[in-house]
Amino acid sequence: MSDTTAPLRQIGALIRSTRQSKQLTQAQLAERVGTSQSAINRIEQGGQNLGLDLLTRIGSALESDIVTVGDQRRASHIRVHGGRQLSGTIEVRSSKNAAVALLCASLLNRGRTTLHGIARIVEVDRIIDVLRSLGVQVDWSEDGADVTIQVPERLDFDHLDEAAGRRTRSVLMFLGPLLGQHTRFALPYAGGCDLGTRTVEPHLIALRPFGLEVEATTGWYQATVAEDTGAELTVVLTERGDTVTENAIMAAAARRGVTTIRNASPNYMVQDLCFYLEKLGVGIEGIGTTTLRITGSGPLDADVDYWPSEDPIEAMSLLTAGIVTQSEITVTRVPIEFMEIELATLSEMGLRSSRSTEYAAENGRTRLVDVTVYPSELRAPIDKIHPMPFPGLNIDNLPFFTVIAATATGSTLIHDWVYEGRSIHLTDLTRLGANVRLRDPHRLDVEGPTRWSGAEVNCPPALRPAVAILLAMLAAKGTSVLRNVDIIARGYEQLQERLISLGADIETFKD
Ligand SMILES: CC(=O)N[C@H]1[C@@H](OP(=O)(O)OP(=O)(O)OC[C@H]2O[C@@H](n3ccc(=O)[nH]c3=O)[C@H](O)[C@@H]2O)O[C@H](CO)[C@@H](O)[C@@H]1O
Ligand SMILES: C=C(OP(=O)(O)O)C(=O)O
Repeated sequence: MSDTTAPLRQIGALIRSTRQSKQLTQAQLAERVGTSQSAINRIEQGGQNLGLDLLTRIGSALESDIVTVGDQRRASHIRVHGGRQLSGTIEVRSSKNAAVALLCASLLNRGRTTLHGIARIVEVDRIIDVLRSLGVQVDWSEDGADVTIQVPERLDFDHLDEAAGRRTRSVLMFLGPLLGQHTRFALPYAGGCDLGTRTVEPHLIALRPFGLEVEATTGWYQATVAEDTGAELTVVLTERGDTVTENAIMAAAARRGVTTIRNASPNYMVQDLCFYLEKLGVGIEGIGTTTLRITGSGPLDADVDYWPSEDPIEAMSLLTAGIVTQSEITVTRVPIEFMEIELATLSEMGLRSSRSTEYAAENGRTRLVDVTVYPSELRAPIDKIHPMPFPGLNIDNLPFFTVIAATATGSTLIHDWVYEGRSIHLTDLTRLGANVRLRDPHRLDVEGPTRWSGAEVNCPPALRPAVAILLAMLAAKGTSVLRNVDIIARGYEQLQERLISLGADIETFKD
């Protein structure tokens, strides 16, 4: 009989010798890959099965062709054999949007910040790359779940990682924490998903009362900051945006004195940021409301541990996987405060579901439940589905409602008044058999039910529509291919692998 473990041992030996030639310890490689030292040890011994995803991560961590599978410059694709029911239980991970806000907020702290249970996603890596390039020490724990941040006396703006900064919109959230500490600095124009124009103006309006002036020249925001008088401030936001609220909160936390922020977003990531700042000693009244009163006491210096809470958008994505495949699955650790309207809307559409009693998230503040969905006959809602700033149906959950509406009987109007260019990506669902028509850039008419059928689709350059299409493929009979799926890793940790654990038949491949 042939020894099936021999190739694993050979690959393990190759990884070990390449790692040693790069003078990396197992723990250092584990940190780069986002796994534990013991896992690297097992891999090097040939004692662990290696998926394409893990091998590719090891290859790029070692910058080595030896363990590169295919050409790294080639994009990844997903093949889905759909039309099968899922089953089992799946846990929601912590949120991308809190992670990026907290990483930016850690710039406020002279002490040590440890963020526990942070999602290993590309968006987090990009912000960490920018932080490290500024001289911030950022270390992952051995198991890849926690990250510790220590900010130096002075940040090194000369070596700012421009490429990483340009790939994420969240770099804008450096403005708030930096303006209390620096009188002059430059940040690259923010990037991100292709969702149409997203203005930075509300951020500049919100931060002007704190003394910030920004000139946008040749791809950079050149910031100058006037001295803070310490007087009581009231800031009125022109939009109830999440990151603009976070920027204003961080600017307020960095100053001495009281700041009132009106028209603040009370959304989940904003609450996580406030809970972290409270641990740093910032006084915040009104968390969860649209008026915040923040009492800063000057430089913040404390060693703190914080656990960001679970991601309501991931919760909605996972529930959608169960709903569109007519499955019974349980999604655990759902942050219920941020999913109540979604679940009420689904219930009106005929979804059968049950939930556990509430329990507290690790941050001690956010309320969680386990939600089980059962196969249901869905009908279109009577009214249109439209998002609102929290408390309302979450803007990022709209793409999932589009897929669900396509499985329901009847006509649904989906109104995305928020983004100029997100709805258009959902018309790709027609390739899988859905009847989805764009009335105008903001409104989609969806006519269900859909007899989903497999097809090949190019992944849209937008995170949530990409995942919505992947979930529709789970429902589509036959084989589907989603091409160029790298964007999914921007916001979801090992989504494909986790869907496989529910029984989905998915494989990742390169050309
Ligand atoms: C890192 C992070 O946390 N990202 C979230 C954050 O992005 P972020 O806070 O960056 O969202 P934006 O500021 O870009 O707002 C999104 C869009 O909504 C419009 N707008 C927003 C609020 C408002 O009261 N009126 C209004 O018109 C904006 O002009 C923009 O076109 O909030 C978005 C809206 O919830 C979410 O999709 C993003 O996932
Ligand atoms: C739009 C999103 O995020 P970002 O603000 O990071 O682009 C999203 O998470 O869907």
